[in-house]
Amino acid sequence: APIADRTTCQKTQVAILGAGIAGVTAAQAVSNASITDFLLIDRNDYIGGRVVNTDFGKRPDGSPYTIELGANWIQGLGSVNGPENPIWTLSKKYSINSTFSNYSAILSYDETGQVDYLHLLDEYDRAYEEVQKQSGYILNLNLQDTSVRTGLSLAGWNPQGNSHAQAAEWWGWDFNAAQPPELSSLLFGVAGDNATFNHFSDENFFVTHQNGLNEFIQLEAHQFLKKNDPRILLNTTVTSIQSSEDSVEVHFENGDCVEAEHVICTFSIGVLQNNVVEFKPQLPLWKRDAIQSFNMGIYTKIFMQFNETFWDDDTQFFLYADPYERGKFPVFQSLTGPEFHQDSHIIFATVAAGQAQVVEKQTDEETQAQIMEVLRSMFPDVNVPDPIAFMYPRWSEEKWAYGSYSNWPVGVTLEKHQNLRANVDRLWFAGEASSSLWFGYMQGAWFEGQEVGQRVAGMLGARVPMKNRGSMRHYNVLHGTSFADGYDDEHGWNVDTFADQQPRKLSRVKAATADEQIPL
Ligand SMILES: Cc1cc2nc3c(=O)[nH]c(=O)nc-3n(C[C@H](O)[C@H](O)[C@H](O)COP(=O)(O)OP(=O)(O)OC[C@H]3O[C@@H](n4cnc5c(N)ncnc54)[C@H](O)[C@@H]3O)c2cc1C
Repeated sequence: APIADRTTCQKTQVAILGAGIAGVTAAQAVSNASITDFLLIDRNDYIGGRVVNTDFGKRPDGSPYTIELGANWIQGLGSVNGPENPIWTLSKKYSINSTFSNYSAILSYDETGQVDYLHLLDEYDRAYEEVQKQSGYILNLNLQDTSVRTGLSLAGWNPQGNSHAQAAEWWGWDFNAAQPPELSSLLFGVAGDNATFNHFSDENFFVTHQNGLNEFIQLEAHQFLKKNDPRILLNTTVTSIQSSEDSVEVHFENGDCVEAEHVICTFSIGVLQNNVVEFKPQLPLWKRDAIQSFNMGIYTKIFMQFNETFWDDDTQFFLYADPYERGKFPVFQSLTGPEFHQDSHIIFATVAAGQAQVVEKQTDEETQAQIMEVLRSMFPDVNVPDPIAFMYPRWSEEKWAYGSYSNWPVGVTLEKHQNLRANVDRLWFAGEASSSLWFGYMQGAWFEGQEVGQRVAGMLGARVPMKNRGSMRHYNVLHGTSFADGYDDEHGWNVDTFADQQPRKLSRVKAATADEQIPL
C-alpha cells in the first residue's frame, strides 16, 4: 500500500507472538537481559497456551472440579544430584499439586470384560529395549533412520491381528507419542524418550492442582511483568507477519499492528502448517519444507463424571482392547482415588491420532454413546449408569493450536529439524516442536523459548551465554542418499520417471543449489 494509507504501527524492540510456555520463557530471557521494550501477544484471554484447564462436574457442595484439557503430567522429574526438569522445578516453586502416576496400578479388559493380558506389556517392553539399542546404533554409526514400527518388527514384536497386543503397544507407544509407531521416527522417537525419562527420570506426576497447572506459567510471568502490564496483549490475533531488512511488522485481526526489531513466533506447527498466519514475503523453501514435514499429533482426553464409582478405585488405569479398531478408547483413567479428586467419581478416556480425529468430529452424544457401549462391555456384571457430566476438547479444530503436540516423523533428519528451529533473519521461532530433544513436552517449549529469547537479546547487544549468540544455523539444501546417476538398471530403474520426460540428472561433482531444490 502507498505509505500514506498505512497506519503507523506501535514500535517495540521485541514482539513475542504466543504466550504459552515458550513465549513466556522467551520474554523472561529478554527481560533478564535488561531489555524492557517488548510485547507478549496472544489470541487467547489467558497466559499458558496448551497448558489449559476448565471447570468440570460437581463436588458435593455444587462447586466444579478443575481439570486439565492440555498438558497434565510433569514428565521426567530429575534425580537428586542429576539434572532436573525445569517444569518440575517451577511446579515445586509454586506448590503445584500433583500425584505420582503409578503405571503398575493397571487392569486389562476387552469386549468380554476383564481379561488379564498384562504380560503383553512386559513383552512389549522387552521388544522396546531392542529398539532402544537400534536407536543407539543408528545415531552412533550414522545409519539410516526407520520407523518405530520397523524397529519393533525387527525386535520380534508383531501385534498384527492380536487386539490385546495392539492395546499393549498403544499403551507403550501411542499414549506418549500421540501417533502410531509407523508414523514415528525410531532414532528421534527413542532419543526423545531417553531425554525425558533417562536424562531426567522415569517418573510422571499427574497434576491435580485446582488453580490449574498453568498457574506456574502465570506466576513465573509475573516475576517480570506487572499486574495489568501494558506489554501483555491478550485477545489479540495475529493475521500476518511482514519482514523487511531492518524490521518486522506484525498485523492483528483488529487492524492494529506492531513494528519490531525482532519477532519471536511461538505458534504450534499445527498453526504454521495451516497457513492461518500469512508471512510476507513467504517463508523460504527450507523453512516451509521443515514446517510441513513435521507431524502434529492429536491427543484427546474425554472426561466423565458418574454418580457412583463402578470401577476399582485402587486402580489408576484400565486398558481396553477393542476387537475391531486399534486405539478405540484404549485407556480409562480414574480420578476418584484418594490421591486425585477423592470420591469425585470422575474417570477419563484418552484417544490419540486417527481415533482422536474421529472423536473430535463427532458430537458429544455420539461419542458418549460409543464410550458407554465400551464401558458396559468392560463391566458386564455392573449396571453402568450414564454419566452426569461429559466433555472433551477438540484439539484438531482449535484455531490457535490445530492439534495437540508434535511427533517426529520418519524422514526428518536432524538438519531438517534444525530448519524448523532456525530464524529467518529477524523472525525467530520457538516452541515444543522446535526442541530436538524434548519435542512434545512442556520442557521442550521452556528450553526453546529461553534459548531464542537469549539469542534475540544478544542481537540487541545484551551479554548472553556464548552458545546462544548469533543467528541459528540452517541448511539451504538437504541431500538424499542417492545421486541421480544411481537411478539405473542395477537398481531396477529402467524407465525415465520425470513427468515431462526431460531427464534432469545432476552430476556427482556438482552439488545441488537451493534453486535446484524446487520440487519437480
Ligand atoms: C492434550 C495435550 C496433552 C499434553 N500433555 C502433556 C503432558 O502431559 N506433559 C507435557 O510435558 N506436555 C504435554 N503436552 C504438551 C505441552 O502442552 C506443550 O508442549 C506446551 O504447552 C507447548 O508450549 P508452546 O509455548 O510451545 O506452545 P503453545 O502453548 O501452543 O503457545 C503458543 C501460543 O500461541 C498462541 N497463538 C496461536 N496462534 C496465534 C495467532 N494467530 N495470534 C496470536 N496468538 C496465537 C496460542 O494461543 C498459544 O497460547 C500436552 C499438550 C496437549 C494439547
